[in-house]
Amino acid sequence: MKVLLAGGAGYIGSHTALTLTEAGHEVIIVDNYDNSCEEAILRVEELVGKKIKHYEADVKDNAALDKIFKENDIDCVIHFAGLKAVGESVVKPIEYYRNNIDTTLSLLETMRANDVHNFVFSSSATVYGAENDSPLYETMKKGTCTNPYGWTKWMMEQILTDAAHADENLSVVLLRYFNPIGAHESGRIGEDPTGIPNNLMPYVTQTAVGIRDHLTVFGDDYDTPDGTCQRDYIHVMDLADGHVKAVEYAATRKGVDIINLGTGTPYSVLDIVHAFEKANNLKLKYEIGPRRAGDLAVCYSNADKAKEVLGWEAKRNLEDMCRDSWNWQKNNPNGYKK
Ligand SMILES: NC(=O)c1ccc[n+]([C@@H]2O[C@H](COP(=O)([O-])OP(=O)(O)OC[C@H]3O[C@@H](n4cnc5c(N)ncnc54)[C@H](O)[C@@H]3O)[C@@H](O)[C@H]2O)c1
Ligand SMILES: O=c1ccn([C@@H]2O[C@H](COP(=O)(O)OP(=O)(O)O[C@H]3O[C@H](CO)[C@H](O)[C@H](O)[C@H]3O)[C@@H](O)[C@H]2O)c(=O)[nH]1
Repeated sequence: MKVLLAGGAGYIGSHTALTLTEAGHEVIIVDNYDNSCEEAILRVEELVGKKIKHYEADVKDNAALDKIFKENDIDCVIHFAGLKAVGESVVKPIEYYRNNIDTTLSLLETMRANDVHNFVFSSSATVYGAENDSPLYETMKKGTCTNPYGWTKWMMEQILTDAAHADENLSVVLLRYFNPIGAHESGRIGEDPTGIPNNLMPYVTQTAVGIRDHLTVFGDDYDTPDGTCQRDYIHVMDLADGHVKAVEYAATRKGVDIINLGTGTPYSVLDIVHAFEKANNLKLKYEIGPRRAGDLAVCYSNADKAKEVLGWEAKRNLEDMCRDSWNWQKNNPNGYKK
């Protein structure tokens, strides 16, 4: 299949571009490099030994999208193109709503105009809100989000659901990601956050490489076995494999389906710290600090549906995630920057 990756130069998109290409699909990328760079795509090309067609354009730009659709006989779209920093979304809600909602609408409009019917969407566990207890099932009612970023995911799920109800040809797969970490085992592509990382693993690896002095563990007084928050960390290469299955699944059906992509196993912040130290044979400087506003104590998936429907389950363990995250960071201390 020919798959358009909107936001395909980013962290999850670049790994998915690699995996889809290796699975025999043809990948086309559109990205405005707002939070990424062309170098990521060039490295994917180097890893797969093939050129990947890519366009620098804003996914909100219908005319630019239409040109891409006309030049390529696209079968399926994966929509990764979004702003994703939770804290920033509280400060810049208008930018978040504008970018995330408009990219979705532009893709839907251009798909309709070009008779493209398969849509795979990067959603998030954040839509379960605080009301639902883990393990989280796709059948649970969506909850209340604690920040504009989360609401954009919530609303985009609704928009895509309504669009699929109105158009009997449309197939929409909403993938709810849990916490992606890790990198391709080559260490050539990985997560390259701008500025101070918000997420745990990039902060851990930047501390280990000496860019940050120490990691602050946000609270150790939660109602969990060691007092620190638990999450469902998933290797980005497993997540990428899940997209290959989702693209193939989308083509076999119509309507909306929701699928969690997680491992179903919760690990605490201290589990991550200790697994990282053990996997990489190093010591990580960390301190216990206060809780971070908006954090849930526990968030993990029930991952059964992905196995039943997609025939997919995560294969890589926490040691693999810690080793590959560090392999990327130590080989690229400044990310993609020279
Ligand atoms: N990483 C996570 O923890 C996580 C968890 C749940 C969901 N998601 C979602 O998955 C998707 C991919 O996440 P990621 O971690 O790879 O993020 P990322 O920032 O690395 O990738 C997103 C890509 O989209 C591009 N982009 C943003 N707006 C654009 C626009 N208007 N036009 C063209 N390109 C645009 C960025 O330049 C970037 O390359 C996002 O939608 C994110 O919200 C991520
Ligand atoms: O410097 C840090 C960074 C994080 N943490 C802790 O590590 C855990 C994971 O935090 P992340 O920020 O990496 O991930 P979150 O689970 O908070 O959020 C992520 O997963 C969510 C879905 O569950 C959303 O998709 C969100 O966009 C995405 O960033 C949390 O307990 C957090 O408090 C620290 O202790 N110190």
